[in-house]
Amino acid sequence: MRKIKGLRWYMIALVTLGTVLGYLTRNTVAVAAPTLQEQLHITTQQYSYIIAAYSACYTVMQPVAGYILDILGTKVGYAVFAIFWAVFCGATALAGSWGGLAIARGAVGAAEAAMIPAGLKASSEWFPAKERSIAVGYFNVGSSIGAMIAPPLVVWAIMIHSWEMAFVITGVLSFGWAMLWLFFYKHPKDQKKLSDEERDYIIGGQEAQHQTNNSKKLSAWQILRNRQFWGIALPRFLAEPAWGTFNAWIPLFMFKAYGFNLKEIAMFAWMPMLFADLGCVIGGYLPPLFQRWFGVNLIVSRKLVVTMGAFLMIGPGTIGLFTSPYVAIALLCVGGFAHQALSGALITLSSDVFGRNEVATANGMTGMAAWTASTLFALVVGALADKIGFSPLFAVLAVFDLLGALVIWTVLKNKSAEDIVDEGGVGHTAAQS
Ligand SMILES: O=C[C@H](O)[C@@H](O)[C@@H](O)[C@H](O)C(=O)O
Repeated sequence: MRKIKGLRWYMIALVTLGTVLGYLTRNTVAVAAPTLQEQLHITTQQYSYIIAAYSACYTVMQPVAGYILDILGTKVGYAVFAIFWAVFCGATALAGSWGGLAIARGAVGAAEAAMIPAGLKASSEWFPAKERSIAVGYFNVGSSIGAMIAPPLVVWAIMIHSWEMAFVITGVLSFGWAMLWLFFYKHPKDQKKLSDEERDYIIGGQEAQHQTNNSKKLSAWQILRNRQFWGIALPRFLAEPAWGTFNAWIPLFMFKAYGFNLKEIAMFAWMPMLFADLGCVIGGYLPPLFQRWFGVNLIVSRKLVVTMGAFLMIGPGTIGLFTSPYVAIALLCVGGFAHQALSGALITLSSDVFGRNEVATANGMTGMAAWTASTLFALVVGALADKIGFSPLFAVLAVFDLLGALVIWTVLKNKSAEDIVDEGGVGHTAAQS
């Protein structure tokens, strides 16, 4: 059979497309919000319940989705969740009240909880350890691309037909992607179009915990009691509020702090997301560079990216020192870049530390920690922004990331989780790769 050169990059492109569609369906409701409020007579508080339903279900379902992915495998597991989110997204068109919308969006959030754990599991299957962060950067960039595609696509659907059509279209696109995934995605050991040399390069470059003959599987309880889990979960808990703040509050910040009108918001508010895209991709290439430049091992190279991102987050933390809105936008662009660079490294670490049999579960558990913090911080912003302004809140985000960097250097050891469980016994020390 004809082999396809560089097949692993086509695989990560397919994963990236899944993240694009996941964020496209996630952001559909935000773009349709003004129409939904008007046509379904929804108050802003009721709208916040719809958003909270998504966020709560997405948060609690990440470890469950990760566990199911580890049991069913990446191909079938991700397809099942994507089909569910496609169907629930399309079914949102049937909602006639804020309650119906909240139920539908909660169901979408529960299904989309598989998105990041599945992306990481696919990256750990298809890439050698030294390219893993690059793969994560590419699939994670789908989050910002999907968020950027949503406004034009959803507005177009509403204008040519109805808000219901926007949910049907994004649901059908997601279903189509799920079919592509089922048809094209296979583990490298099963992919006949993969050349032997590329298969050897991929699998030969992976740690023992990712080898297909590795039967070890850490239980959720062993993961929870493992210091390696907390060395990733705590920095993610501290970092994720920045992502939630950048995604949900920048337009309102520009309006309240600088009096930006809709046109000015449309002209500038997307820029931090573009730099977030750059942070995903460039951030993914930094660990291999740091390993080459500084001679550090795999896990230390990720820690350096997290530290770099934390110090860059001081940028938006100083917004209160300036009066110009354009300086504020520039600093938020630095923040978007910084966050996604450090977040990509934190997501990748789950796969550096945990093995093929529990990587999605562990990542889902760190994601639940991340989104718990993001949801709580959103409530803090809502309660304080009008009283103290946004600048102190941006400063807090910078402090959180610096604390996260301190945690990652003091808690996370340069070992696989199995080595920690074995008390330094059998198992592959990730730092050697
Ligand atoms: O921190 C932000 C992440 O990198 C973001 O891109 C997503 O992974 C996010 O966590 C999510 O679960 O949708």
